[in-house]
Amino acid sequence: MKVIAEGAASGKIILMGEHAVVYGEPAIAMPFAATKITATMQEASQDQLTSNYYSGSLAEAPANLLNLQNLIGKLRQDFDAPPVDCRIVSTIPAERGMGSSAAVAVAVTRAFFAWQEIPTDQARVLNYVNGAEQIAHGNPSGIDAAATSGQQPVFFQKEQPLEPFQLNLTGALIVADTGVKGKTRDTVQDVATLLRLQPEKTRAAIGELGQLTRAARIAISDNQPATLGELMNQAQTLLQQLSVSDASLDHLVQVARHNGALGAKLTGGGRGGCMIALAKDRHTAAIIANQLENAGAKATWIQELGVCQYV
Ligand SMILES: C[C@@](O)(CCO)CC(=O)[O-]
Repeated sequence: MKVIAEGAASGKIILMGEHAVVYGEPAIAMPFAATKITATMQEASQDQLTSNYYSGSLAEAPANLLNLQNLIGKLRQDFDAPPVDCRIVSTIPAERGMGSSAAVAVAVTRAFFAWQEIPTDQARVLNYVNGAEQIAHGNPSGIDAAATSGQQPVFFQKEQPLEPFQLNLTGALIVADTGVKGKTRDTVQDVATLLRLQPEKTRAAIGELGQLTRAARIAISDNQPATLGELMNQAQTLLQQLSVSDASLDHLVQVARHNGALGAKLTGGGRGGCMIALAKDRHTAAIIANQLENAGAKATWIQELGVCQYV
């Protein structure tokens, strides 16, 4: 066992397919290197957690940290490890659809395995992270865990082998934070309710989102950014129908489109959180990001496609 060890993870962006992915449709996601979380782990007399939001005994942590309480408890139990002092530093905004709950679980699991000197791979990490995600989100598809524990973009379908692929597309993504907290657990639940109340219409929208994601995969491999942008716009209309967009997202989506984006949509759980826009190049992305900030975005990030660097 090492004295102290570190584990890290990136945030994530869902390019296409959020919500539909919960119902077996495909989605495209990628680790988002501009945001990062680091966890360190060492032995302590009792389980301790230090993070942006809470410092103290893990046993007394607030309910929104139940996922971590459970994860650390399970790791310790499975590997017969002593109590831990776990410290987390994050630049991933929480509750913004950027996968912060999955990324923290990935970083903590990696730190634990490094501390215990246990060889590991993505499948082993995912085994623990998916459990923590179930506590955080209720009925997750597993896409956040897959994207934040991987090294490259992934074409994800529930209960199917992960399909990593290259995003060799000319262009740049802008991510903009509405500043409004998005509760993925609530939006996922609300789509389930909509499916119960309006089954035909909702099932059709979910199926169409799946078709758009399949078309997006082709647009990416054919390096057709304008087509991808149009598919993103169509996805946003369907996500609005599913009631997971809101005024803050719709506003930023419009601003991005009016300032030259090829397409724009919400990303992640929605109803607050972040939007993404596709620009033809980094220069245009910088102009759009500037306009988004003028229009009220709390933060913006730019990620060039095809040259992604991951944790
Ligand atoms: C909204 C959702 O599709 C993505 C959340 O990042 C939920 C999930 O897939 O678990």
